[in-house]
Amino acid sequence: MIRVRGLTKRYGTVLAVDDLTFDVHPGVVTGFLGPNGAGKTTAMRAILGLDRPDAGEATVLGVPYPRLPAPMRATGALLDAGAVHPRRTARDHLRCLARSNGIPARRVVEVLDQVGLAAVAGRRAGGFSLGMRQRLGIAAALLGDPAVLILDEPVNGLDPEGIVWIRTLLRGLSAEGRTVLVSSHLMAEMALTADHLVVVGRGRLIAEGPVDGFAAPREVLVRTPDAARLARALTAAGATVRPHGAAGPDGVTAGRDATGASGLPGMDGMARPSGGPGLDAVTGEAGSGETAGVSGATGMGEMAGAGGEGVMVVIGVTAAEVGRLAADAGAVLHELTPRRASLEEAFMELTRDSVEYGVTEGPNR
Ligand SMILES: Nc1ncnc2c1ncn2[C@@H]1O[C@H](COP(=O)(O)OP(=O)(O)OP(=O)(O)O)[C@@H](O)[C@H]1O
Repeated sequence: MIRVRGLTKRYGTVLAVDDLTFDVHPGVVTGFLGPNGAGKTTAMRAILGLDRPDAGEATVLGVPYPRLPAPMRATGALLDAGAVHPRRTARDHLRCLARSNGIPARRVVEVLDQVGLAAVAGRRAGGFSLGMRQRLGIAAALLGDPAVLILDEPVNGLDPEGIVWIRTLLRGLSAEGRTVLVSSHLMAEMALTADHLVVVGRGRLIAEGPVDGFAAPREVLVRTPDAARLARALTAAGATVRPHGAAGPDGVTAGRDATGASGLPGMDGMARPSGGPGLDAVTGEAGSGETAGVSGATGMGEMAGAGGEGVMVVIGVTAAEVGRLAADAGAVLHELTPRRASLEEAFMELTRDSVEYGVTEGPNR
């Protein structure tokens, strides 16, 4: 178990980690997610006692890391896969680590096997590819057979096969009851690897919860020549309706506008990019400039494309309910497609105002 409470770390004028609080539990893979510069590495370094926080604290297995009696056997970490003597072989690198940490030599053979480096164990690490160095770093983390694993961007440099391998490895380690904290800036990857997510931006906690909670609620794409009539029926039934393509990636831009964007707090904030009160606000009569005029049944004329066919996105009812309401209203349907906004879109929306370096959207920004 890792406990982080009010962790704060400043580098000069940069507040790298800002009052961060979260727990990492055994038996689940916790993804530590955030754009570049969000403070993930800094937080991990502070957890591992490599950086002294300006405020707050972190404990591993109940004590600050430096007070662990046998740190490498309690906690395995991968922070910088490049931190290997280039002239040393993979085997020698691990042997040295094992010796200085009181770990039996047989573990070297075991972990080399486990990470798929047994065949190149006698080669110098300096000649390793980035992917091989990552594997060697993971081998070092596993050496002490630790109860807690802290891995900073372990998929960096791995090819698709390597990514699947690490996913399987981490899931296996958590299934053995270990505590696994793994950082990434790739939501799609974390969605497949992690059970739980801690999302940070500009050093602050943006959202936290089970991966499933980040999935956008369902939307239904509807193509109909009777857009206005159907939109009226759907709105009367409590659904939110907007023209397809009116606000960027469906359900994502909408959440931002409705919530005022940055620093969405916790799960409540996460749920918004995909519907609920956020979208209602956007598609309401006083919606944002981007989406004004598309509320409910009003403005549905704008949805009509060539041949009078309109394409709309409906939130808050199932595809089956849309079909039934359409039948009741006498509206013809040309398409009825249930769908979800991607997790990647949800993540980009959550962290949109937290990216350190991004493309500006206009000359005045
Ligand atoms: N040693 C340091 N000196 C000065 N600033 C630093 C130092 N380490 C990190 N920072 C700054 O602190 C902020 C957080 O950096 P950090 O590396 O922790 O983020 P990250 O989420 O791990 O990013 P990435 O995904 O790019 O590795 C950044 O603005 C970074 O430039």
